[in-house]
Amino acid sequence: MPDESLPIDEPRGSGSPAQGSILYLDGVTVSFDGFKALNALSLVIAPGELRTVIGPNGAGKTTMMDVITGKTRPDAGDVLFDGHVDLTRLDEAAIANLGIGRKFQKPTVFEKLSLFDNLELALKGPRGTLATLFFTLSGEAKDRIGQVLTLVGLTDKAKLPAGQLSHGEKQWLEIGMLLMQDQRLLLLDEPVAGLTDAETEATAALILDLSRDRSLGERSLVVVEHDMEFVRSLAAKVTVLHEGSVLAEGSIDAVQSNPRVVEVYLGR
Ligand SMILES: Nc1ncnc2c1ncn2[C@@H]1O[C@H](COP(=O)(O)OP(=O)(O)OP(=O)(O)O)[C@@H](O)[C@H]1O
Repeated sequence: MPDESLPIDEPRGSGSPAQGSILYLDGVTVSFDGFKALNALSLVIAPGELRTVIGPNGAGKTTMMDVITGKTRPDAGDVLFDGHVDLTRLDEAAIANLGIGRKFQKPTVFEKLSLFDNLELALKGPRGTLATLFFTLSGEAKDRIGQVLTLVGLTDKAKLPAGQLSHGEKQWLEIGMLLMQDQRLLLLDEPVAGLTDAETEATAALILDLSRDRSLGERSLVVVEHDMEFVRSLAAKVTVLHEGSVLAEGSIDAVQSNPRVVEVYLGR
């Protein structure tokens, strides 16, 4: 149980190990009926960093995302955003409002609405579909939608119903929906599962663009993925999870040649 006597976002002192991080997990444990899905997991993401997370089935990747986004409360450990905001005391809506966005594996776009309207809905969120569609968009909002369409490479399809997009394009639209909300940390769960090779390559290019682009503000990305070629193409630091904790961390070459990683994951 969290210690209720501590305020949620008390600035931690200059000696805090979380200082200067956008996401800080330390000793995070989650048990389901005695089974530890996360076991003293520690992970630090720097502002603006792109990080890939791999691990065999059951390693705890989804549970880690669930803890960060407030879907699951850890039994123990620290989960801090921006070096000081205690995420274990906030609900999912409050965490989303802080600027932490999550994209699940399966795209959930509104198939009958145009791409433009999907992005507008993402901007307005709680207003509700009908109210949003009859609401006059400010020039600023239109600019934002235009910027996001450009970033995700879907400008030409802005007026098409989202249902006409390929699976990959739907994934990009959904990433665009996250970008509408000034998210500072994006969590992407298996963004290339089920995509063609060409779509996978384009998704890698998009993620690299998102990581470098500062036009909508600095953002950090955590990408969970099984596809090793895709992970390699992102050329980011890789964290390998196994049995709920970090087994190895480093470049893709370093982790792929780590005997422990080969044993539990890559050698299978
Ligand atoms: N709600 C739950 N109740 C019981 N056990 C759970 C629950 N959620 C996850 N687990 C167990 O915790 C472990 C970690 O699961 P998790 O889904 O986080 O792994 P993962 O790395 O995302 O795996 P995958 O690559 O298959 O998605 C698994 O053994 C899973 O069965």
